[in-house]
Amino acid sequence: MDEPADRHAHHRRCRGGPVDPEGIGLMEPILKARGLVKRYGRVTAIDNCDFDLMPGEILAVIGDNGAGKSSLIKAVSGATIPDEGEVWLDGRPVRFTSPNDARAAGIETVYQQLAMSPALSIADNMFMGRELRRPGILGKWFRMLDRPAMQRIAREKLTELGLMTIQNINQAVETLSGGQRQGVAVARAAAFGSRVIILDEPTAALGVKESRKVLELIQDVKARGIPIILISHNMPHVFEVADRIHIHRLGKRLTVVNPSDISMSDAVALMTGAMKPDAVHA
Ligand SMILES: Nc1ncnc2c1ncn2[C@@H]1O[C@H](COP(=O)(O)OP(=O)(O)OP(=O)(O)O)[C@@H](O)[C@H]1O
Repeated sequence: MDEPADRHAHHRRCRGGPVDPEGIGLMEPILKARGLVKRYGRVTAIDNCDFDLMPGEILAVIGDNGAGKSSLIKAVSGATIPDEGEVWLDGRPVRFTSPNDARAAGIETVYQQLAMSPALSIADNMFMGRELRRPGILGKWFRMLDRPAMQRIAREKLTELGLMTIQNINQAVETLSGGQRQGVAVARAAAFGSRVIILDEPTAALGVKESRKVLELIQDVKARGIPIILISHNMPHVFEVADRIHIHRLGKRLTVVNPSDISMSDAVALMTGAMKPDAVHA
């Protein structure tokens, strides 16, 4: 007899069409939201939206401009407080009131506009806001930084993710290429985001080669067991790396599809409203 999880995976492979939006089998979502609402004056940016991120998966979130993808991601990462709805992390209800709350819970977000200090080194950027202090009285009373430890850990993290084309951990971030900067940002998120990593358009500003590196990096992070939410307008990138695709439309989750069951043009048609979810495999 198959294990229930296997049976479900088999069912999913054979069934085709939109996948179970609430995830696969009996697994509990790592991050789950129900009934989220966020209004900005007369605009309803998130309109009774549900969301599920399953353990170990790369979940792409796609949608037209203004569909509310960023607003959704902000609501589950503490960057905005939803007006209504609930969020669970590992099955426990959470109410983040700031990005720091979410970070403390293991959710790291890499925004399109990278929040880095260009003049500071790679190591300093990786530890920005969470600097390590020297042990004992020097750290506690004199707030002295433990630079050797930060440099060592930064080097380890970059090596783990295959980013050691970056030669010098003390190099200023402004001297790196766009792809390398994005790499450092993802490495920073992977170093501290123990539960969930959210990437907002990580390849938008990059060339072909640099995008490739970042896509590989995303897969490396996944291989380490950390689930990823990937917001992207780049359909080939989404279809290359995503396990499931959350299609967002008019402030809510329209459907969730399996990239192997749907064409890119149908995904775009769903996203823009040119096609209804039931038409995909009708
Ligand atoms: N801080 C804000 N104040 C007012 N309106 C906002 C704010 N943030 C988002 N909105 C509005 O909410 C809606 C959803 O925006 P959001 O940025 O979440 O969409 P998106 O899907 O991420 O778009 P894009 O793909 O263009 O980045 C838009 O109509 C936007 O103008």
